[in-house]
Amino acid sequence: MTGVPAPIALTCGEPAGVGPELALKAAANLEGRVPFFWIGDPRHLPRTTDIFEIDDPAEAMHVPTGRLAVLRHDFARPTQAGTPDHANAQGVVDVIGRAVSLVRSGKASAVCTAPINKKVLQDGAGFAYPGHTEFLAHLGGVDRVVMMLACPQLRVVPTTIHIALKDVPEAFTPDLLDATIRITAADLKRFWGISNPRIAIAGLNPHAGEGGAMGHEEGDWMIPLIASLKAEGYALKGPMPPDTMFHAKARDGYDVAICAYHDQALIPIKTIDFAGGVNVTLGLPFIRTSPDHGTAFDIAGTGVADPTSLIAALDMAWHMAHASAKGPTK
Ligand SMILES: NC(=O)c1ccc[n+]([C@@H]2O[C@H](COP(=O)([O-])OP(=O)(O)OC[C@H]3O[C@@H](n4cnc5c(N)ncnc54)[C@H](O)[C@@H]3O)[C@@H](O)[C@H]2O)c1
Ligand SMILES: N[C@H](C(=O)O)[C@H](O)COP(=O)(O)O
Repeated sequence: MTGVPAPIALTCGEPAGVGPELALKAAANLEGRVPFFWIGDPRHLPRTTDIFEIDDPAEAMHVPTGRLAVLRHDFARPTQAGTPDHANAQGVVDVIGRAVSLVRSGKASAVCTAPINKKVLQDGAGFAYPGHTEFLAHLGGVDRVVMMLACPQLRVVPTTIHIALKDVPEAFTPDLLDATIRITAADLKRFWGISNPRIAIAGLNPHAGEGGAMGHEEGDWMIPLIASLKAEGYALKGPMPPDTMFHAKARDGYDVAICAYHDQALIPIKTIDFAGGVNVTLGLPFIRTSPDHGTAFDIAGTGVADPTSLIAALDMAWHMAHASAKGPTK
């Protein structure tokens, strides 16, 4: 059928985490509504799994309802839920690379990444990136990308991501915030049809600096930068006091909140909707989403992991693939 995007490539993520069991739950729940295939080692799925092994991603468009389409990727070893094995670390990285190759070749319409454990990859495979986001920017050949977390009630962006809190003030620069605003606005228009997104900018400091009494970044450069971008036509407000910009009424006033650092952005969204949040990377030359949680070693293999975030990530990737296929918003 023309106009129907190619299936989504779902990476297996850390095989000792909740990724494999959640892939099965997502396939059963979606019942083919969102076509995807899982790239991984069948030995890492529960033994009783009745997999639908495919040789080509296109076969994932015709999977018997509820079954998981598997594009096999052999790993060094089987896995033990909750106990990562460094011998499998390179396989986790290779699967991400394979998924990106498939989406770049048009065989897949998007990449959805199951959770990885950064430390395991760094120790087991010399993984040189803080996480998927930076690795995918490298694979996509782009210098700057944006991490956005989204749920029905809120979209947030941390301008700085996986760095120590003590390093945030130095890393949080006018250039980085400028690029983050531009990338975020462009992709909200491209994928969600918001022609001029209302963007709330959180201050770095408590009370957005209290007029300089509690920090100087807002007065020194944030206020001038926001004024300059508003003059270009961006619909910006801020710098806002971070503690009063996430309650329900405040959220009605913007389409996305851009924050200074990881937890300033991720605490509110994971508090509002941990189960339904989605991590989406903006600014890539391909679509990428991910659940908003991690490998959850403490519950892996117990059967209690909630697939809602993975299902939401697959749904969002499918929405974005259709938006991309339709072409730019006028
Ligand atoms: N998308 C990703 O790849 C991603 C996202 C977040 C964290 N991580 C990585 O995962 C590892 C562990 O991170 P963490 O401990 O901060 O967060 P985590 O999300 O793995 O676990 C935090 C808590 O949430 C629970 N939880 C997580 N997912 C759940 C689910 N689907 N259903 C029910 N409960 C769930 C866990 O049991 C745990 O108690 C780290 O290496 C981190 O970097 C990866
Ligand atoms: N900060 C993300 C979250 O908490 O959801 C998570 O670490 C994933 O980051 P990557 O997608 O860069 O791996």
